[in-house]
Amino acid sequence: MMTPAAILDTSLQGKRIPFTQAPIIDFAPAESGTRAGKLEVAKHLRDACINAGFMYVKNSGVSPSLAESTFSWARRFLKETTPEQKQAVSMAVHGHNRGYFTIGEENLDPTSQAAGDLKEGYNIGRELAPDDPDRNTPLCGTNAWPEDFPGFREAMLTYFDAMNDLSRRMIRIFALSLDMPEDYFDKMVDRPLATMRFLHYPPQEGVITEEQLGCGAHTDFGCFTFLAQDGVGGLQARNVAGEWIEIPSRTDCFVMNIGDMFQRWTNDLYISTLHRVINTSEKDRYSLPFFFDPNADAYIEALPTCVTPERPAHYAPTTGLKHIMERLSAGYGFDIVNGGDKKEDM
Ligand SMILES: O=C(O)CCC(=O)C(=O)O
Ligand SMILES: [Fe+2]
Repeated sequence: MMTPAAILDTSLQGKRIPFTQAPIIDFAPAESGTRAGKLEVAKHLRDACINAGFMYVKNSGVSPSLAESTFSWARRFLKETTPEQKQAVSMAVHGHNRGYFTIGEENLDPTSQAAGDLKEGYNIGRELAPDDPDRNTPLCGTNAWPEDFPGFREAMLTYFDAMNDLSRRMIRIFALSLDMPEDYFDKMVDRPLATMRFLHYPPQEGVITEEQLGCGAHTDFGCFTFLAQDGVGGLQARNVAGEWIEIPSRTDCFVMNIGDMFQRWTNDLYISTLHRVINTSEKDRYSLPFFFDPNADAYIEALPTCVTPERPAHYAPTTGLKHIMERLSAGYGFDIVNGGDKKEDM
């Protein structure tokens, strides 16, 4: 049996330290395979998750050249496919939170933005075998693949698989960082509701206000997100003092941030940080987010090491699917699961 870590009641906790630049986590000691190496990374990770919720990960084991080639395929899809090919894989038609979406179709900050985000993109989920029982799970189902565009599917799935494997290695370090057994999450993330996407932000012109940003201010919904940026910049994250901090692109690192589900799972110990994108570069910007969310039926209840009598659970238990569905359906004008018009009972 493990001894639960001592966790201070919120009233006794030292202040969270506002970051002025995102901390860097070196993942190499965790990949070395030694317990000491993993614990060292877990300690840095814990600090970064408590104070910032936003960080860089270096030496992740995923080659930067993989992100490079995925960016080229994203550019090629947007330039080389016809409007008909794009329409055939449109998320609004296909459903399952997968496929192509146009500029303005996603709105990550509906309270400030009437017009939706100034970005377009393409979502891809786990590719399931025809007889996989998860086919009947909402948000799973099939990926939308363009006709007559050979190589695209393979390129996207190569990136998806690399990021999924990295996330499953990373969540073991998260477990250690929370004084849980290293394999604690393993069975809850073996059929993950993970989603990768590529995004394209055209350069933004004129006077920019919160009424339309490249990506409106939001927190991510799931456990954690890995993000590759293409060198253009424009991402900002808000620290605990309420200041917006630039998160410049670094080609040697992924950005990683905590999402709402992990904040909930850790009973508000790890913070899901508000972020947004404003592309004032006069260049096109591309990014590759990978959202790592657990299995649809994963039971999300405050971890025992994050609850004490003085700090009881702040949230009711939920499941991976329920949590994601509640958050996703707010951001689109169409039925996110089935495609087509939004039904009143969604
Ligand atoms: O493009 C980026 O840098 C961030 C995108 C983002 O925050 C998201 O898709 O949730
Ligand atoms: Fe985000």
